[in-house]
Amino acid sequence: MASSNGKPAQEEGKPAAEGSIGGYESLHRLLEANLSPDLFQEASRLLLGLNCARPLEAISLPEATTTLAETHNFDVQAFRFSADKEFLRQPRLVRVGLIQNSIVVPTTCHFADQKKAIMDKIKSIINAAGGSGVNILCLQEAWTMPFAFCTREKKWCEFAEPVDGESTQFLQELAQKYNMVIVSPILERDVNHGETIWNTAVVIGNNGNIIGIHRKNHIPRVGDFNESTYYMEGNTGHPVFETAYGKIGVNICYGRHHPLNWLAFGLNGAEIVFNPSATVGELSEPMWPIEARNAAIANSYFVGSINRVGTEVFPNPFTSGDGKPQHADFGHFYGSSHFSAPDASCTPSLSRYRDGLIISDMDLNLCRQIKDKWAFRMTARYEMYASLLSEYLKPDFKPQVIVDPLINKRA
Ligand SMILES: NC(=O)NCCC(=O)O
Repeated sequence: MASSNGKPAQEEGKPAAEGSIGGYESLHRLLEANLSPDLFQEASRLLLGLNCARPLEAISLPEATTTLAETHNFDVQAFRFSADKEFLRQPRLVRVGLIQNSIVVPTTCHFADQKKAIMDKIKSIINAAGGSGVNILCLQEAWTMPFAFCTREKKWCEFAEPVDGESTQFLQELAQKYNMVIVSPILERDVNHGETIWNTAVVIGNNGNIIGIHRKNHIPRVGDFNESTYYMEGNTGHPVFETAYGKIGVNICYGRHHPLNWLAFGLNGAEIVFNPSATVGELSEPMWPIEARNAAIANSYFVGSINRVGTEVFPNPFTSGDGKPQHADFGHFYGSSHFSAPDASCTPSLSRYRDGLIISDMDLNLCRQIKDKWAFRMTARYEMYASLLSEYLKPDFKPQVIVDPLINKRA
């Protein structure tokens, strides 16, 4: 762990935390501690971009929030995305929060104890978000449980809950208490349709009501992500939820690799799209800072990216048909939750190994301002792609390839 004087743990004779970057919590903190202020500012400009021609502003939070963060050992960071002042519209300011967390007790414990321990921990972080005036909060994918889908064991289905089940009721109370919209990604059990299991985000309104749900559209079939053993591709399309604070969508984890999935939320008018995730370093870390940021740029909306943290070890070793020897964990979930904005700026990331709460103020006017500036939507030529896609879906589709008639001339 990096100490408050910015030195990595090893220099102080302490072991570096598992998942740290040479003892630092994040790349940003590593750079901050090791570059001169001028160089750090320049590196930040290149890595994070500028918002309204200025470096992204950090904002201060109530003392109670920082005290909660210290007491419960979670990282907390807060920033502001501004927009230009307009003559005819007032700013549309919203405070948004993302929570990343590790599981609390071993996966061998009683399921009820595992769930309760996570809920207890999450409550402290939600209290910090609520006490900081967060308007919309999103939790990580399948937040009530370990990400046990690597195992293919069906006993983990017991964690699935109906949309209006225990975790929703728990969050409804907090949503009402803090006048806050909460997006709650859970393993859903659809009791009205033969106990079907889905990977679902429940959107709870600031009055504690359930506004609606979205079910994960794209299910991974990569590495240890054996999720297709548990649930099918979602059947809810690309809903955008008009909340008291703005129009939001939820693109669950692996959906972030699908540009059309991002696009569809944009076409339905999303101003903020959340990407609650569970992914590990070896598989996806180089993609993590790119895909969400690109989606924010391409679709002129804000993106909140959330990844769980820590290493979750399961009772029985498993293999995943990829030739690796049997193992009992997924690898390290690298946290690194952050926000991306339509103007290509983004926040630094939360810790790579600790729980965290990242908060960002955003003026939603930026979405339209960037549409006016770059005109990506206006120039998109959707009709061209609609006709290609409808041709592609036909069994007799032939790819449009023009072969060089001289291709074999030199052979
Ligand atoms: N949870 C999930 O869909 N993970 C897949 C791996 C990835 O997309 O990085």
